[in-house]
This record gives sequence, structure tokens and C-alpha cells, in this order.
Amino acid sequence: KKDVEYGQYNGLPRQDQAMQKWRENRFGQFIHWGLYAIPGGIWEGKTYPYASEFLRGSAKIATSTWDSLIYQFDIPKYNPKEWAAIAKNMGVKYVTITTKHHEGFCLWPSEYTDFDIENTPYKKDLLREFVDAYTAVGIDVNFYYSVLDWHHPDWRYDIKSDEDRAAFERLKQFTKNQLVELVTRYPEVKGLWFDGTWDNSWKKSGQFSYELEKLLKNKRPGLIVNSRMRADEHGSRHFDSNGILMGDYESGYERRLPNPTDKEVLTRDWECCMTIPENQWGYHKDWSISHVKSPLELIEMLVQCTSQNGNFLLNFGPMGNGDIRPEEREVAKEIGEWMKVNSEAIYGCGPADLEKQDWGYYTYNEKNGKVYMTVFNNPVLGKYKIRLPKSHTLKKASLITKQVESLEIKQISPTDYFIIPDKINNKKPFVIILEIVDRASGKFHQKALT
Ligand SMILES: C[C@@H]1N[C@@H](c2nc3ccccc3[nH]2)[C@H](O)[C@@H]1O
Repeated sequence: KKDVEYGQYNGLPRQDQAMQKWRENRFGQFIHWGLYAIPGGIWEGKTYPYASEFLRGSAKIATSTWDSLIYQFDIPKYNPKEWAAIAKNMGVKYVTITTKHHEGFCLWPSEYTDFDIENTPYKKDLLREFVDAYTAVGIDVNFYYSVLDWHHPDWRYDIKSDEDRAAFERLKQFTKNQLVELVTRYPEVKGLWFDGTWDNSWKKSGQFSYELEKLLKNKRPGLIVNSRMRADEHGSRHFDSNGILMGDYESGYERRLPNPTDKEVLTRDWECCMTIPENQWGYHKDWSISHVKSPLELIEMLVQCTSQNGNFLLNFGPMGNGDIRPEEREVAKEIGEWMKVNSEAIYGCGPADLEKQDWGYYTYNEKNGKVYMTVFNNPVLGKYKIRLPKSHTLKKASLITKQVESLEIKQISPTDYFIIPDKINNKKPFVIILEIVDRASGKFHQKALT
């Protein structure tokens, strides 16, 4: 056991109201928007297949050339009210927007840099308009902030000299100033999503990240920060040197999900952030260069995350002119249609602590005691298998939508049941609501209290 002084800040899982709301939200929209949206992965006529927000590096563009994109950021189509309406219709309860990505361009008028929205043709405080539009429709707002800043002269990948040390101290002060500025100018913000914290320079700044978390939470009580913000004084990230999670939830699942039967993740809060194409966070003009996930693939990821106590943050990359691309509008519409009918199995739900079966995922709402089965795979057998602890019995199975005509329950052993639908005609994932009671108490299924 190592002694860790600058590790976890408070006891997890947090049970305060702000964190409970974060957990109940389950489904969020990520927005990556910056200068990278203008070239959209294409430079001097050449298409670069790498993540478009890395075009500066992949096309080996000089910083001064890249930074002059600021003069083209006039965003004539920017319409935050429409963005918020699209998000609302999709069924997200929170949004996380890049206030500053690795390129260093700030979407808000920062007093600590000229490389911001004020020095674009748009001039206005785009972030204020965004926060107001999403807040008006009841969507919680979080800010993504990249510590890594390619534009700032004091960024260092490592600290190898006194000059590095002095420079990185200035960078840390700049970072602290910008973050205090963000939580002060936009007090509605619910959480901070830190990124760009993998370099040695930050791994050597564990105490600073600990004190920064404390400072920001004192300024904004209830503020939620991701584990990616933190290193401890030994350079351990996300989890401290004794394996204790730092921040308020684990944010290591980037474009990947845990194994569906992984029970370890059930013990903590976590969030998976996901791109619609294979690997594009910022806008890329050419989506034909990789697989583009269908709404059904994305719905399955959302349900899986909920079934394992995680949140699902689905990314949108608005265009350089401020418009939302047609493919993303279509994804939002189709997911929204499914959520309109089935969101009872997502909002306020978490793991059911039942043995996973092949037909799909269980989720559970401890407020109403109901267990939800979301079916993605129809068994050749034509029956859905359920396995319960001996102490419980399956009392009722009902449908949210008539995607099968009716259901019959057949107990086939002390623990196993078949749910037998007739006329399976489902073209979409559908939800069966189970009422499971404890034989002894007659009370609805309670999560294993162990
Ligand atoms: C949430 C995601 N994290 C950023 C990122 N930067 C990386 C550098 C190296 C390897 C993976 C990365 N992901 C991506 O640009 C996006 O913002």
C-alpha cells in the first residue's frame, strides 16, 4: 500500500443530489466543435482519414497557418436553439461541449487568451448562447476542457529542465484561471470533462490537479469532474496508486465499452463516450472512409451502459458553418423515436444484478422495483430465458409496445423461466417489463444488498 496524500477527494459513489441526477440522466450528447470543423479532415485537396480534430498534426500544418482558421470561423448556420431541440428530441438529459480542444481555440471570450471566439468574425459569446439554449429545454450542461493546449507556448510534454518547469507553472496558472473563469461566467455548468492529461508534465502535477479539483468544487458546490482530470502525486491517473478512483466517475471508456458480463464496473459510476463514425470527434467531410454506426448499434450501447451502471455520451461534430450534418440529424431522430417509447428502461435505471442472457440486457429501476428486459436478439428457440435467485419468483411480464402480441410465463426449474411470446414481429429492440418478487417478503426485486 502506498501512502497517497493527493488522491481521491471524497467518498465514492457520491450520493448527493447533483450526482444522483447525473446518474439518472444516463444518456448525454457530446459536442466537438472548433476550428478543425472548418477543414473537416481535408487539407489542400487531400483527405486525411485520421480523427479530424488531429488534422493539424496529420497534415503537418504550421501552427500559424492552423491558427489563422480563426478568421474563417463566422458560423452563419450556428443555431443553438435548433441544436438543443435536436438533442431534446433524441432523448439526452445532458450535454458536454468542448469549450477548448487540444488546438487551444476557446469557444468563449476568455480574458486569458486572444485565441478565442471574440477574435473570430462571429465575435459573440457562442458558449453563453449554447448554455442558455440547452438549459431552456432542461438539458444539463457540462464543459469539456483540454489541459493539453497546442497553441499555448508554455505547454510541455514533459518537465526536463528548469525552463520546462517555469513554463509549465505558467501553463498550470493559465489552466486554473480559465477553469475558474468558466465555472464563474457559466454558473449553470454541472460538470467538467477534462481531457489531454496523459503527458508526463501532467502526471508530474498530481498535487496541482488535486488542489484544482478542490478549488473548483469550492467555487461550484456539487460540481462533477471526470477521473481523467486527475493524477496522484506518484503519477497514477484515473485511479490513484492504491487503485482508488479519483474524480467522481470513471471516464476511461473512449470509443469502447466494458465486456457485457463485466461485474466490476457495476461498483462505480462511469461513462462511455462514443463516436458515430469509427473515430471522428470533430466534423469530417467524408464519412465514407470508415464504418458509421447505425442507430440500432448506438441504442444497444446505451442500453448496455445502463445495464452496467454507466452513462452513454454520444458525440456530434457540428460543421464549420454551425450546421448539424444530415447523417447526425437522422441518428438523433431514430434514437429519439425509440427513446420516446422505451426510455422508461433507461432514465433512472441501473443494473438489475441478474444473470445476463443472450437476448439482450436487464436494467432496473429501484424506485418502482421494476426490471426491464430490452431484447436485441430473438432466440431461435422462440422463448426468452430468465434465471432468478431461488429466493425470487417471476410474477408478471408485460410489454411497453405491441411488438409481440402477448407473453406467457413458464417456470421450467426452481430458478429458470421461459417467457414465451407469440407472433414475434419486432423490427426494433423492444422492452418487456418484469415484476419479480422476493418469495419471503413478497416485495419487489431489491438489488442484491451485498
Ligand atoms: C474525447 C476524445 N479524446 C481526444 C483524444 N486525444 C487523444 C490523443 C491520443 C490518443 C487518444 C486521444 N483521444 C479526442 O480528440 C476526443 O476529444
